[in-house]
Amino acid sequence: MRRPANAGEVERDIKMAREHLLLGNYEASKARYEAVLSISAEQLVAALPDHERSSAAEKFERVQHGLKSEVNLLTQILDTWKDLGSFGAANQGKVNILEDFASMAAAPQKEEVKQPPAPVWDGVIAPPSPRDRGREAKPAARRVASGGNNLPGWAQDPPARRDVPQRRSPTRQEERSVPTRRQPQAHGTHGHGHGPPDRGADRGTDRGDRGERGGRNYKKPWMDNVPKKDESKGKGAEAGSFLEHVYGSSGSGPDADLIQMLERDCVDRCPSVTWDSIAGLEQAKSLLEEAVVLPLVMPEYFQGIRRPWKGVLMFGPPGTGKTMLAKAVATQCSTSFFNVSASTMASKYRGDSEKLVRLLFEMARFYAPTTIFFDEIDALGSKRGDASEHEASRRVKAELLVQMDGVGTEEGTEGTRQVMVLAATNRPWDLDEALRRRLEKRIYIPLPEAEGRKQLFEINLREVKLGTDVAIPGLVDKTKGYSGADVTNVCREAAMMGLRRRMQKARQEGKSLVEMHNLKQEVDVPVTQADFLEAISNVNRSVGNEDLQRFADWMKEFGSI
Ligand SMILES: Nc1ncnc2c1ncn2[C@@H]1O[C@H](COP(=O)(O)OP(=O)(O)OP(=O)(O)O)[C@@H](O)[C@H]1O
Repeated sequence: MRRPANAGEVERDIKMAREHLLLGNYEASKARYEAVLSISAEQLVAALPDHERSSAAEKFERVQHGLKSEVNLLTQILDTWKDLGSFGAANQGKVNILEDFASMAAAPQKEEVKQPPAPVWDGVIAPPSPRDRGREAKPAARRVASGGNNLPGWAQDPPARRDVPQRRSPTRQEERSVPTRRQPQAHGTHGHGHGPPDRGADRGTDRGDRGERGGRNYKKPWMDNVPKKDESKGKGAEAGSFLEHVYGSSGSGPDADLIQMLERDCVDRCPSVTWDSIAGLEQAKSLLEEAVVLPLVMPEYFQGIRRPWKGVLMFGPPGTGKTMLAKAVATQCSTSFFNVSASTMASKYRGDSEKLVRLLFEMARFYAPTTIFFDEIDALGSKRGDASEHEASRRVKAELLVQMDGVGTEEGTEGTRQVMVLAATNRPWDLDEALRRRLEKRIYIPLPEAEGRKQLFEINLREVKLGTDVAIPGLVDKTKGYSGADVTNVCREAAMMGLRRRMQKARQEGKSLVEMHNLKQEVDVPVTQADFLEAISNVNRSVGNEDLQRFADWMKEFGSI
């Protein structure tokens, strides 16, 4: 955490520390407190005129003294949380009330599910936080309730995954690596491919409840109870998992750790982003629908000259909704969705990234139909040949290119495309040419226009009480040039103003932290136009004109419409 350098920054950090504390962000609060406590009074007053120094230093020391008691309180809260955490861990496996409750809540909906929600492999590298895991029951329920997607009427009822005809002929990669899982056969007959016997067919009577993908009781191995790395050691592979497919039930082999890492860390977040929750970007939405969603929904139409694109690139300034669009695509498609943070893959797993790329695509084929989303693709696929380029990243890039060649349309018996690559970047000009060629469709995701910003305000303020003086059109005008993320920040900042004002008053009244905590009801006051104007003056636009020109030029040269 950056140390405050002057009295103004000290004041702001203390304010933030207390706000975080009140909102329950204890770690963030502690970091702010510690930053203020870590500077000495001498450092802080060094820049002041001589005659002011000693009294200012004295004042600051008094403030620090007071802060220490707040930190003590905070530490007690944190310790209590830790104790609760270890209590939970110690009791895990005895009675898991939360899980029982979740399964009870999900039970009636399960009856209605004709097709299971898409497995989502999210954050290859950034596993979901406990909070994210907690939210997971929602998407499935929502999807069932809403019929599963927002597709145009004629495409409303996509075929169940098991009904989508599957490609049979193995790709070059499949031939040279692990075999692709053979698709389940109708009526339990055995298939005729080169791959291993279908796991459902093999189990005969077992097929009804586990073997057939999409069966009511089919349990996706990566959705529940994915074993933790250490726990899984020596326990063999989960039935029906990719690991079992590669190494059999023992689950042991040279790449078992990496596969387990992928299975465990990339798995269980279902994106629940609908087109409606994304403001503006109408053209991008329809291009994505045409390029990614429809080929998966109606593969028979997308053949020959209409073959789907090998890969689709979304490029544009940061914070314009590229990641949200990718998640909306996944929510719509009901395909397996692998969300890969390319930059983390390139840095965190440097030695293994090349192998990870290969395994990722092999898994994608195994769980096909699949969409792989590479966020920040430039981190994996920047221009080659640079003298500073690391040998390892050269190899990763080469592997990515080979694998992407393998995902092109295979004009097999059913001509079904099974794996779709979707990528996003803020730096399209850094992309390797060969990779750019493979990302055949290149969609510009621009800053929001006035209508988009209006929708952004509406979406962000849905649950916020607004004062009668709030005029959204005026705010839309004042946020020209702001990205979607900037507008969201403005709304967040404005929504916090009431709390800030109330806290300031409470501090002046000498209220204790506990008393302030009890003011929760009082801080939910309507947000006023003045709050918004102040928030806009606090949040600057994050994209400059120069960058915008660069995107426009690149779009002209390489973009698709
Ligand atoms: N069009 C939009 N509609 C609704 N929210 C948006 C939109 N664009 C941006 N946002 C807000 O900004 C946040 C960041 O968006 P997102 O991560 O999708 O942007 P991005 O283009 O992928 O950014 P980056 O390139 O930095 O990864 C979102 O969580 C959302 O709150």
